[in-house]
Amino acid sequence: MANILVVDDEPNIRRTLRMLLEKEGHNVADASSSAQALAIVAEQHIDLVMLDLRLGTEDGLDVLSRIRARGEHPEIVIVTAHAEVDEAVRAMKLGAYDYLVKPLAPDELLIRVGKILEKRAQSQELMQLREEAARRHEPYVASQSESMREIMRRVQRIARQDMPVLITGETGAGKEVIARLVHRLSTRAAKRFVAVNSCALTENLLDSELFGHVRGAFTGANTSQPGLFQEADGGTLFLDEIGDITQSLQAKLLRVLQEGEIRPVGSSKIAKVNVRVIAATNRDLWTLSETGEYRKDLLFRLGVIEIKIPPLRQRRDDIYALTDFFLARQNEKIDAGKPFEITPRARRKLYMYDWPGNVRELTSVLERSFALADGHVIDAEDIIINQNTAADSGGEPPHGMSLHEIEVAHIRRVMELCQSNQVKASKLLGISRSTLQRKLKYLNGSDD
Ligand SMILES: Nc1ncnc2c1ncn2[C@@H]1O[C@H](COP(=O)(O)OP(=O)(O)OP(=O)(O)O)[C@@H](O)[C@H]1O
Repeated sequence: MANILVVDDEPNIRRTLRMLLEKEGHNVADASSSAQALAIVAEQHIDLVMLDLRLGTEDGLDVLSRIRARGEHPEIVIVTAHAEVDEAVRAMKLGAYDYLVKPLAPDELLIRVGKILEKRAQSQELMQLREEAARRHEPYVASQSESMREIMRRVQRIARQDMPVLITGETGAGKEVIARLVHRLSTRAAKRFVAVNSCALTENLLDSELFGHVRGAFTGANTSQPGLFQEADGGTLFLDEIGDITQSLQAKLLRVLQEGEIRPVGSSKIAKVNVRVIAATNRDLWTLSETGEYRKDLLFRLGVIEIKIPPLRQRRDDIYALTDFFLARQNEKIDAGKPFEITPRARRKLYMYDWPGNVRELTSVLERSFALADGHVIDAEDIIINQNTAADSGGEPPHGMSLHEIEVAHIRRVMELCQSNQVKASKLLGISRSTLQRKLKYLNGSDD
């Protein structure tokens, strides 16, 4: 049984179709104009629209494009009195499924409608299966190694304690994935998880992004804006790269953690928020706090619960689990054709590599292999690891490469890891952003 809308300006046709389809057990609505039709599609769940191409002075194709423009997805069958192939083809290009020519033979009509609905049910089932699979995997955390298993046990224990969490680990090691899992398992799961990368923004922007601003607080602040702390109210705020925030932001953050209070930029008023903060960093904040670069009082608050994620090379068993997971995820996307396989040789190659970019690097290497592989079998040769720097691999320095070449290759690699985010890349490289920009000119071949 389906919900069908008949759009036709001739009352006879509407009546006949309605009777015919209702006899088959469908729910049928009808409309004689485009306005009526659009209103029904907007209000009701419609599976199939049977659309006349001539609606008095109106053009049925307009109805079709307007339904699609609104992002509605019923199947659409064009009904036309004239066997106008050109128009029918245009209709199919605009997203119609099929077309029928009047006068309509009842048997044929019912068979065609039945087929369309069957196909729709199948594709909806497939979509549901995919969504379910995505939900099951989200957030999926591979944990075959003993160290990751221990982390998972800890996450289960601490998720419901409503305290800040500090997650440390190298870039790409899975800090955000763990943060999401903590949120999912916490009492705040029904509320929002808001993530912000602290070093992607300048100090002023980060300040107003986190705490909001009032109208006129700075040039361009034409309206008041709530900050991410307010957006995450009741939920969790994930602050990535927390090691890079300035002293004044450290002070503001301490205040939220201590008092649950924020003050939007340019405002004299204080607002209360109820947010669990999960912070992440790839830097050693305890050492930074010894030298005074990082506030100790803030670190004591943030680091009550600390989760240290080891680099992937120190928990190699996870490489297998992650490879299987990414393989399964890739194969779920395939409608027809053979699913991908990864040979034992290829798996060994993945296992042996040191993964300086951790899980993120493993994902992109696998994605590249799936995209470039000739057939469905991924062998060692199909695994292309960009092992072009000594610093990356931790192995023997490459022979015959000059220091300059190594530097260029390393910068390129770090830029790739940071997805071309210069602020992040310069932090990782330990140089200023302007120095990085100068060095990036090498990559464009304009070095001197
Ligand atoms: N254990 C894991 N299981 C499954 N996927 C993982 C795991 N760890 C990381 N990933 C995936 O690897 C990618 C990088 O992970 P994530 O963003 O959590 O790393 P990160 O440590 O927060 O990185 P950064 O320091 O650069 O912000 C993501 O696509 C994430 O889904």
